[in-house]
Amino acid sequence: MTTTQQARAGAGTRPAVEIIGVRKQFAGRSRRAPARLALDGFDLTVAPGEFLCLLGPSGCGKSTLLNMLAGFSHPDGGEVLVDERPVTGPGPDRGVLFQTPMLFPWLSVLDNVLYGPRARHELDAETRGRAVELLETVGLGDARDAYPHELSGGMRHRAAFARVLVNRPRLLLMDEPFGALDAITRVAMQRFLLDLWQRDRITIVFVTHDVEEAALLGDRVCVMSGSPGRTRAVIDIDLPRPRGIADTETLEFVRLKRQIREALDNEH
Ligand SMILES: Nc1ncnc2c1ncn2[C@@H]1O[C@H](COP(=O)(O)OP(=O)(O)OP(=O)(O)O)[C@@H](O)[C@H]1O
Repeated sequence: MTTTQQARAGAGTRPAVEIIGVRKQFAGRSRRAPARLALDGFDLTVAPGEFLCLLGPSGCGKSTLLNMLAGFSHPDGGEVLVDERPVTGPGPDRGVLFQTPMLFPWLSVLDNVLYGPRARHELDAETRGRAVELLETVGLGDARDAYPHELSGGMRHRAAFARVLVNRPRLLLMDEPFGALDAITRVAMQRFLLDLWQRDRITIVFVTHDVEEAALLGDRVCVMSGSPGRTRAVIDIDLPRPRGIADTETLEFVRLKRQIREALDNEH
C-alpha cells in the first residue's frame, strides 16, 4: 500500500485538517484602495499523518491559509478545523516553520529549544531530556551551547525544527521553509524532513513554489488557482516511500512533475 492509500484509509476516521468554504478578505490600505479577496470558497481536507504540499502562483493565498491554520488570523467565512476543533488561536499542538528560522539570538541553541516549555511553565527533567535528544536527532548535539549566529543556515533550520518538535506538535505548518537555502543545503534539509516524517508521521502542510520539491515530499499536491485562491487540482503522488533524491530521476517522477506543471499552467 502506498502512503497515499494509507492516508486515505485513515481518512475515513478523523481528518487532521478540514478547511471548508473558507473566505478571507483584506481591507484596502486606504478608502480608495479596494479590499482584496485572498481566498474564496476554499476547501481542503488533510488526513492524519499525511504530507500535503500547497503549490500555486504568487499571491494565491498559501501563506494566508497557513496563518489561519496556525491561528495567527481567522477566516471571514467558512471553517478551519484542526483535529475536528475550530482554530481559535496559536497553540503548541501546531508547529510553524518559516523561510527564516525563528530563533532568539540571545539564547543558546538548547535554551531556544526549551523556550516554549519554559514559557508555558512546563519545563521539567523529562522535557529537558527530550530537548537534548532532539538536538542529537537533528545533528546539533555538539552545538547545544552555541548561539544562533554561530550556526550555518542549515543548522539554524534544524535548531528551529527541534524548537518546534519539543512541543510534540500534531501538525507541522511549513511556509517555504527551504526557499532561501542553497541547493546543497536544501537537498540535505529535504532528506532530513523526509526521515523525520517517515519516523514520526506528523501531519504536514508544506507550502512551496517548487514543483520538484512538492512531488518529492508530498503524498498529495494541492495546486491552487490565484486571486481569489481556490483549489485548482489535487494530485496524488503515488510514489513508494521512503523516497530519496534518486527518485527524482525516475520516469514516473517526471510524469508527475508534468502533471503538476500542467495544472499550474492551466492557471494562466
Ligand atoms: N495582511 C495583509 N493585508 C492585506 N493584504 C494581504 C495581507 N496578507 C496577504 N494579503 C494579500 O492576500 C493575497 C494572498 O497573499 P498570500 O501571502 O497568502 O499569498 P501567497 O500565495 O502566500 O504568495 P507568495 O507565494 O508570493 O508568498 C495577496 O494578494 C496579498 O497581497
